[in-house]
Amino acid sequence: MHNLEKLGWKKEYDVLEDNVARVISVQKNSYRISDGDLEYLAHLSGKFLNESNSPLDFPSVGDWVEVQKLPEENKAVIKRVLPRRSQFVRQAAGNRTEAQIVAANIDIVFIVNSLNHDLNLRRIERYMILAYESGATPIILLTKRDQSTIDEIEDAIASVSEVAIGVPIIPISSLNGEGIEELLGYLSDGKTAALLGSSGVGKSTLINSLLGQEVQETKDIREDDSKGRHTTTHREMFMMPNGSMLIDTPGMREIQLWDGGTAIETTFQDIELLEKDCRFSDCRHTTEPGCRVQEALSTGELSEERFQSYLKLQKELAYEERKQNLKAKMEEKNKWKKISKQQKENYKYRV
Ligand SMILES: Nc1nc2c(ncn2[C@@H]2O[C@H](COP(=O)(O)OP(=O)(O)OP(=O)(O)O)[C@@H](O)[C@H]2O)c(=O)[nH]1
Ligand SMILES: [Zn+2]
Repeated sequence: MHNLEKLGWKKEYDVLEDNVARVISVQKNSYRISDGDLEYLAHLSGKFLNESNSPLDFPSVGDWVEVQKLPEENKAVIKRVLPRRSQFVRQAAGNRTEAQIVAANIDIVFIVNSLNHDLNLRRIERYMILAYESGATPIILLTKRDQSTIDEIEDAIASVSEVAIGVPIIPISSLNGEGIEELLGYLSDGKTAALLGSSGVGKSTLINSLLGQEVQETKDIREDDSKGRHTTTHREMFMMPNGSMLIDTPGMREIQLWDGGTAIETTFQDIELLEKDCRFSDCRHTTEPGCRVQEALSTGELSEERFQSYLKLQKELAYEERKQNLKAKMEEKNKWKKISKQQKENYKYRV
């Protein structure tokens, strides 16, 4: 097996394999990359910096990059980011309309919930939209099954399956290993998986058990950067004994909805189906006659909570979209302002 394949390389790009590496962590002005054999400290090439004008152009964890390895030991220059199969986008801190890539090329998103806390179905819906939005496949994990009875586990699976339509649901225990075999079944041949879930549901414990060793302690290393300041750097991508990659980046836990039009349709496919049967194609599902959604709500076929959650997420996305449009408009306006100012200047010199 070529070393790159260990990192999930699928040979889908027209780049010499010797010049390919995967980003395993992003630091302030540098990147840690790996070619499956060695790790390198990498910087962006001048050409790259000149030609990139959006934060989305820059490498993130999980990206495949074309590099030039330097004769200097374990150093490299990143020349370009290879096309992404999937990407997790979030709004940059402080600038809510600026997008930023949190992780790329993720095949599977594990949505992690604990069986011994109240299952938050609304949060599962939100995470499902995020997963679909990114282009990855969601899988639901119900952790700490060693602390639950069979009845509790079955009840939980039943209620989760109503909101996670067609999504695998796996009850697991990181303590006694139950369900881990089934989980690994989804992670064959160099797949890359990421974890989404609230604090305390057992993500770190699961990672440790999947990696078969304690990695948490080695996660946070303080390093001096060139300016003598301390920056906390940490590993964000781990290779499992079976060759799959696991991404656990803090950024994953803060992502908001961004652009989930079709993701919402997939997540709420039951409601989308009902809507098709409303008498009016522009039905708003309030007081219209022949509203299939209202009918399903009255018979209990569709729960009021799920419908409200659907409306709320739709509203949130519409708000994001308006904001992004407004930003685009402002930028356009500023561009024209500049151009017309320039024209006035030109005119001044002509007379
Ligand atoms: N009984 C049982 N306890 C578990 C299991 N997995 C995790 N725990 C416990 O749950 C607590 C929280 O687990 P963590 O792995 O730290 O949770 P986390 O999701 O990583 O939390 P953050 O790091 O805050 O995001 C710890 O006390 C774990 O020992 C499990 O499968 N069974
Ligand atoms: Zn309707």
